[in-house]
Amino acid sequence: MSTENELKGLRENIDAIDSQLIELISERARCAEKVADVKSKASENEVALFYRPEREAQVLRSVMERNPGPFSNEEMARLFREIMSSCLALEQPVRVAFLGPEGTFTQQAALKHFGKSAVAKPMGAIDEVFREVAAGAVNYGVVPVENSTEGVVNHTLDNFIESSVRICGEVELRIHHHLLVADTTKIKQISRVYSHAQSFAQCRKWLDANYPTVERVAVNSNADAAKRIKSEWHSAAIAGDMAQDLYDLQPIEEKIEDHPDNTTRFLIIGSESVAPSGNDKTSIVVSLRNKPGALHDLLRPFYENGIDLTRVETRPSRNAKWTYIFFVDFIGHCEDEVVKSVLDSIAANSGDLRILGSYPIAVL
Ligand SMILES: O=C(O)C(=O)C[C@]1(C(=O)O)C=C[C@@H](O)C=C1
Repeated sequence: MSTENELKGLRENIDAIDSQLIELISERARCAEKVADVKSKASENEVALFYRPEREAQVLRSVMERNPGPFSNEEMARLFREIMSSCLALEQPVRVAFLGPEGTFTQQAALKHFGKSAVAKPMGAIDEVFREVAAGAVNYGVVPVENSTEGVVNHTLDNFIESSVRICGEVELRIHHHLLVADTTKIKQISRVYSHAQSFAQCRKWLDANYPTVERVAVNSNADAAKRIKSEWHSAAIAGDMAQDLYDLQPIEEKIEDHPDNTTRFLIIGSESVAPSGNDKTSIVVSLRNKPGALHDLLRPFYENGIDLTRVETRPSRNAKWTYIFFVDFIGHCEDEVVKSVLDSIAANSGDLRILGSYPIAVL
């Protein structure tokens, strides 16, 4: 068979499969519309909850389990992520505030978690994302909480101390930094590099080895860095793919982060609690009475009940000098019997305990 004929036959196959896909995707969308009707009727006078993080996590997990290839599990789940995002938009478009400006890694995390049909709103600071969610101006917020190279984002933890918003989900993003220039940059005369302080820290060794003498100027975000170099012929920026595309920049060198597995974890914050998905994490915040063995007493029930701790962070309490607040993440949902009994025993021993939320462990 000639190449021409072989291609023609294969393309006819693709056209026929696409027709079936269109029909099936439309049928799925009609089903989501019916789900929305059921939710609206059931909620009566309360606000109906259209976005269901636990169900989305279950759908994505089961897509990955059933995936026969040749797509990777992640690729297949990304496709379904977008289908669900479109279905949710039919029910009710979800509004999401993120730590902006446009082009930040937090925006990338919001897109990864909610898909492209979410309406995303950039905010100037982490506090503003919390305020926007608390005021009900958006349904959800996305904030960074920890980086595998640089550690915790204190600003985010401190906001939880004062705000009553809840954690509804988490998303992890591999962070790749590039050294970027504009069309007008004179590459041999670069004397200044702009970036966010965290990104400088994540690329420190590479910069020391390759650009030891250039001035490093820390700005509010990588996207801000990318924007600035458009008007400075002697400056470069360290930023990611989104900022590169948004400001039409070119990389001199890609993936310059010192640790190739450089990853940031982001939290999804909202106002509602999330039902169990079958593979969940819980975050709590506890203030401890200042007495010997207090931290040991806090952690012992987890050990005794075989519950995995995934993170313990300390922040100084603003109420009293030399007293501390502990942020603890662990595997399990607050509706699990074993988790309930651990939380009861912590509450009996500690000054103050607040459950920040139980939510599905990041699928993608
Ligand atoms: O199952 C639901 O509750 C739906 O609304 C359907 C659906 C989906 O497309 O699968 C859409 C949005 C929700 O966040 C979860 C799942």
